[in-house]
Amino acid sequence: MNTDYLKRSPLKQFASLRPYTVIVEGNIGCGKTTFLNYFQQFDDVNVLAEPVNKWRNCNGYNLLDKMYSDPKKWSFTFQSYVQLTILQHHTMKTGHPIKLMERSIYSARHCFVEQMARNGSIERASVSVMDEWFKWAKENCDLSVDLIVYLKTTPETAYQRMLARNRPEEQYVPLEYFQDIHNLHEEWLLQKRFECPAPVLIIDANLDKSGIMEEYSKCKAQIFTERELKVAL
Ligand SMILES: Nc1ncnc2c1ncn2[C@@H]1O[C@H](COP(=O)(O)OP(=O)(O)O)[C@@H](O)[C@H]1O
Ligand SMILES: Nc1nc2c(ncn2[C@H]2C[C@H](O)[C@@H](COP(=O)(O)O)O2)c(=O)[nH]1
Repeated sequence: MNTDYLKRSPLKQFASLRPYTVIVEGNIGCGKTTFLNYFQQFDDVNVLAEPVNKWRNCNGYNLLDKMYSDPKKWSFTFQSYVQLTILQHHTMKTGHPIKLMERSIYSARHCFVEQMARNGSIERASVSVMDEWFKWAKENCDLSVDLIVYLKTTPETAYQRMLARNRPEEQYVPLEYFQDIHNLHEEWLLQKRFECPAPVLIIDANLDKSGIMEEYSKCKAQIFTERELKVAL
């Protein structure tokens, strides 16, 4: 097989193919945005940060604040908008060979909605409506994922970093919520109790900012290599 094309910059000439899609998952405050910022330096990567600002201003309504302030009243509304805005990222066209998304429609359902259902913040009837939207989206949109990067921390580490980041809407979020979200990530990504759409690469995100850079670099190398191998197939 002629492999001369691998000597050129193969990532650019295949931009028209579905991009090699990576979702970055983990607890609130675990370091996803920081991880994405590292990848901003690479031309071949289209970085899609979580649309938190849309959730904080949906036609003037701060749905994130409403959800945290009154979960029983606002969880369904909030998750409905999360599902729409994340689906927009999944289906967004890009000329880049690699798409790197912060979170996904999968973690929204299997971690956050599941936590709300288990603690009674959202009625199971409402969950079933969201599941019907999710099923339709999977049947009618390409929600393919090639790799899941799991930034694994302890709940306590994530909680402390959330406090340090000091986002107003999150000021009263308890540690117990972080423990719930952590456990659901473990159930999903390690125990495979829910649909897991791609292989999982675990990064020890408890490492501090200097120590974790080597992990970022190794992860970058793996993503770029796997993208080229996918194209070669
Ligand atoms: N490896 C790390 N060590 C220490 N602090 C970190 C690390 N990664 C991120 N932080 C800090 O923790 C806070 C949350 O990080 P962020 O990237 O916003 O997390 P996420 O996007 O997962 O919510 C920020 O203040 C950030 O500077
Ligand atoms: N209830 C939900 N909350 C969500 C979801 N996705 C993100 N979030 C919250 C968690 C944070 O307060 C904020 C941003 O998340 P970070 O992890 O980037 O800090 O939004 C969701 O699907 N449901």
